[in-house]
Amino acid sequence: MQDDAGVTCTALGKTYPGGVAAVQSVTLQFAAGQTTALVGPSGCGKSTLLRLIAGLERPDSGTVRIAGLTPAQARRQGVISVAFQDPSLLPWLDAARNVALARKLARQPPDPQRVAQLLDLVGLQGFAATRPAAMSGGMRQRTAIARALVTAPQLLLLDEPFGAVDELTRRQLARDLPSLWQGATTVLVTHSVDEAVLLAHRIIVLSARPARIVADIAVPLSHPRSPDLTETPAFRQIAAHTRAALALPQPT
Ligand SMILES: Nc1ncnc2c1ncn2[C@@H]1O[C@H](COP(=O)(O)OP(=O)(O)OP(=O)(O)O)[C@@H](O)[C@H]1O
Repeated sequence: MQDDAGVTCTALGKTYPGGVAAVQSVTLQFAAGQTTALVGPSGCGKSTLLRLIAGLERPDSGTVRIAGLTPAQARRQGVISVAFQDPSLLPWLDAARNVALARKLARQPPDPQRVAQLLDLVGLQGFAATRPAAMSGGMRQRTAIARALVTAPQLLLLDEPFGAVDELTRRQLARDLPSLWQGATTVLVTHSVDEAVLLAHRIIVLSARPARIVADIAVPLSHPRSPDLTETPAFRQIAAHTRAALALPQPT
């Protein structure tokens, strides 16, 4: 496979049985190594677009290519990692084993140090031996983020990975995690405009269902980005541009 794990979606369309058109004519390229945030109104088709890229959903029309491979081929080669809203951890394995299993499935050698480092980074130090049933929703999500990163994937698909995580931890994750996924092509679905500006190189604003692209906004702020950046004029200008494209009210 090529080194460059950029993603190309061409004329992508998906209508669910029952006639719900979720994605329509989306043509979009995600540059290798960049983080792109997908934002849009609730229910507009963001998760569907991500699932099409992951190969978890079949398009009715159009194609997805990941470094020239179909999503199914890319998955078989262990190129893709996902962390979705519903973390789907194995209930009989503790946090460390859930994370470690991802390496095994990707046919990578065990790396207990990396597992421990990631659990620390997502704020789960001391919970390596805890099973999902004894975790909060936020802890389960953070385990899933560690699991997604442990294989150092070339393509990282994150669907509201911080949705159930408390505000303080969210800010800490937003500060610490990008250095870990640096180099990966990352597509992040989020409802938070500030999170999109803080984490992404580029923000794609989608329309109400069926999702179409209404704005493509570059975020030319240098990395690493500290959460304090949210107070700067440059940050506020990009956030305001994104809110305007979403037809959201501006903060007073
Ligand atoms: N498996 C499915 N079968 C039928 N309809 C579905 C299915 N999955 C999603 N939909 C519908 O497709 C539309 C888009 O859903 P999707 O989850 O992609 O939106 P979203 O933008 O991610 O939503 P949210 O922001 O609320 O998470 C919605 O109307 C949803 O009800």
